[in-house]
Amino acid sequence: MAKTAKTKTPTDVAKLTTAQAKVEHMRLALELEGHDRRYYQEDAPSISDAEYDALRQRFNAIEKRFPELVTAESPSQKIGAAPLGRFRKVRHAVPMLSLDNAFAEQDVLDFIGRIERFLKLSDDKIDFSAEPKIDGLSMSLRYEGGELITAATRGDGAEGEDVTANIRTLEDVPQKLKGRNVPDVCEVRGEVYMTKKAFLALNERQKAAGDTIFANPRNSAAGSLRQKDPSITASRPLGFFAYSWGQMSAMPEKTQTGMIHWFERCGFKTNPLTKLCHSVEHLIAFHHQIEEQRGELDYDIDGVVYKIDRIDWQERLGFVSRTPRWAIAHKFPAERAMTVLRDIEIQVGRTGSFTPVGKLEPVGVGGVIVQNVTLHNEDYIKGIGNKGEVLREGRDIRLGDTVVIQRAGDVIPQVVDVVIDKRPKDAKEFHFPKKCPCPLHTDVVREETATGEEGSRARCTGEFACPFQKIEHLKLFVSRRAFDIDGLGEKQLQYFFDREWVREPADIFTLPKRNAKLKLEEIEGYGETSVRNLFAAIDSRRRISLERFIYALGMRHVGETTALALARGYGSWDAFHDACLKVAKGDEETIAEMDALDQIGDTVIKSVAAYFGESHNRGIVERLVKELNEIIDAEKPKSNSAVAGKTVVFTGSLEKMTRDEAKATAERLGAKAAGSVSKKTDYVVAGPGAGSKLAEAKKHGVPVLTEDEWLKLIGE
Ligand SMILES: NC(=O)c1ccc[n+]([C@@H]2O[C@H](COP(=O)([O-])OP(=O)(O)OC[C@H]3O[C@@H](n4cnc5c(N)ncnc54)[C@H](O)[C@@H]3O)[C@@H](O)[C@H]2O)c1
Ligand SMILES: [Zn+2]
Repeated sequence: MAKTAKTKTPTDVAKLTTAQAKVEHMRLALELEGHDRRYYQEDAPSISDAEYDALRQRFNAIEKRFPELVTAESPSQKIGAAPLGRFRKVRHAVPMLSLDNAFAEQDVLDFIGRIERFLKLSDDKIDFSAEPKIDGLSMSLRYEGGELITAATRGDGAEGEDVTANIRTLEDVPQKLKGRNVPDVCEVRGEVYMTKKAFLALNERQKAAGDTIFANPRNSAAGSLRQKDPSITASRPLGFFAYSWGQMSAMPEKTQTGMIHWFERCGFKTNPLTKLCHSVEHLIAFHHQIEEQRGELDYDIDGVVYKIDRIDWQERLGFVSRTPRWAIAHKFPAERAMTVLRDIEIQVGRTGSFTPVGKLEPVGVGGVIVQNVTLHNEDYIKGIGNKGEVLREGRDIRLGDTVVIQRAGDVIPQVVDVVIDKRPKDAKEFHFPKKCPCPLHTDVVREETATGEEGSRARCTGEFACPFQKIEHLKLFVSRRAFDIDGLGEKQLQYFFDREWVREPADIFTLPKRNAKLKLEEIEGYGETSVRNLFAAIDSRRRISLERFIYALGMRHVGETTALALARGYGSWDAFHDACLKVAKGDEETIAEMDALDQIGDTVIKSVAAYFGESHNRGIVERLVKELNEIIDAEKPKSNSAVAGKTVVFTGSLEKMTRDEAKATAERLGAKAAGSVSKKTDYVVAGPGAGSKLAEAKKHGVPVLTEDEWLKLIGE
């Protein structure tokens, strides 16, 4: 077979041009956004954590070199995902953050170096609290007058879900804090987890009852906690370790480890392996020791966390967008096992892209039974273009091969090596299908990458004619982040689709009209009330925000972030629709306008053009719009600080704060702190010793402020 693949190793970030960086940044943002949604909201990730971490590392490296690409919508600025509608929302008094990751020892050294510079320390000794990183879900417990009043999940860090009733069923969570002189308001934070044993037992029961099988203890803990019925949570053995805090009306202790002991005195369990460390060597030794113990522990951990012990230093260090500066997670390498690959199946996604899934002889990896692996794409199976980043270099994968699989606390593990010695004589090469498995047997082409090159993924060209793509598109259409139609889940949708009652989005809105004939209430498991509720839910969505609407159209490369950027860029549906039609006709001026929008580039424009260039799609959109009452105009982002939305560059030495602190403050107020001056810069804040940036500012006519003038401007 001709080997046309040209998958290259990615260019070194240090060598990217600004234009290349922009394109790749956008592509990675879209990709990460999708993974975050699948991981945090749907509990169904499609790649391994290790792969995800690699994508994120590259993304961060690009933003570090090209700070002008950072926007408020960037995945680097976000935590988890917004809560779903199922529970009441709780706004966290103090945001719940994520953690920065270290993979190599050098990352740990860099972390400590940054802290020393930030705090301007010379010989002061830094103590650390070293703690296992429990693979569960974080929880914030609010006590007032010593009584538990609310329990909330992390959500997107700012708002979580109210799971108080469920949390009350956990033995490890005291209803009332022990001890005298408990501060009036205490938010105790920590990790809810399920033991490996409980997880395996639960899955046995689920299997026997024909219920959902959980992929790992983390998922099963999350699933068990987010139950509508607290008695189900009560029947699931969940544990809780306290390790952190949110709002506190008074601080009972001065150090992290002191707080941990205080939590114990209040009646909490804390992790017994937590240790006070005095040096880097100490931290690394702790990492090795815990990694060795990992397999014997009764719960899953995916690394260790190092935290500055002194709380006054933690406060000075503060945080950078989504992670504290005073803590880091030092991750463990992934877990591996060997098994036989029996078969390969092709899954067709919403955009028609094919994902080959390897069917394995079931094998246990780190307490989880694995039967499926992602094989990514055609080239991966053929061992082409892979420089050994994931799959060992020079290996192709055949049916019957013994493979080494790896999982990193995730759902879909991957093949990292093939044991050639064990390859049977009759091992068969896998021939990637040339036709889609759909009844239309449409042709398959190789998908284009964001840079317009031929990619390694195959795609069915049937678009909406391909039933796989149609149903996947409809699923996206009704999903939480799109039209979010209550009572119309994937199961119901499939049912309607199979009967041809719903073949395109507009059909959903005509269901009520057609029901005299369809008689949905006669379907088993439906009944009059649920049909009435469904129709009410459908009617309530005849008014929809522009960004949701754009996202729901399901254009390729237009995820939520891009949809929002488009919505904000055009303001109204009419303006956007008009632009799309012109873009599809190749109108240069409109294309240039779209290109000038924040976060929008070539890939999106091509995709918009392809979508609206297709009369079939225009018809779908037209029929859908007819069924709606209003597409709500998008709002421009607003904030009340004078510097919100402004770009500022700090240069020279500042006297009242370090430059990092200054940048952090600016970002907190909604400004963008950039590294270099351009005509887009709004202010340059210059201290003594400012050099070329001052000259640049003069050249572009950018106002130059002193440190004091800046402080006055931001009202400090
Ligand atoms: N596979 C995918 O598609 C996918 C998608 C998104 C995220 N992920 C994975 O999720 C992780 C990122 O998620 P994240 O943003 O929640 O960050 P994180 O899980 O890496 O770290 C933050 C969390 O660690 C937990 N934690 C456990 N023990 C702790 C301790 N002793 N002290 C402090 N915190 C402790 C807390 O719950 C905290 O919220 C990564 O491992 C990533 O690979 C995977
Ligand atoms: Zn098809």
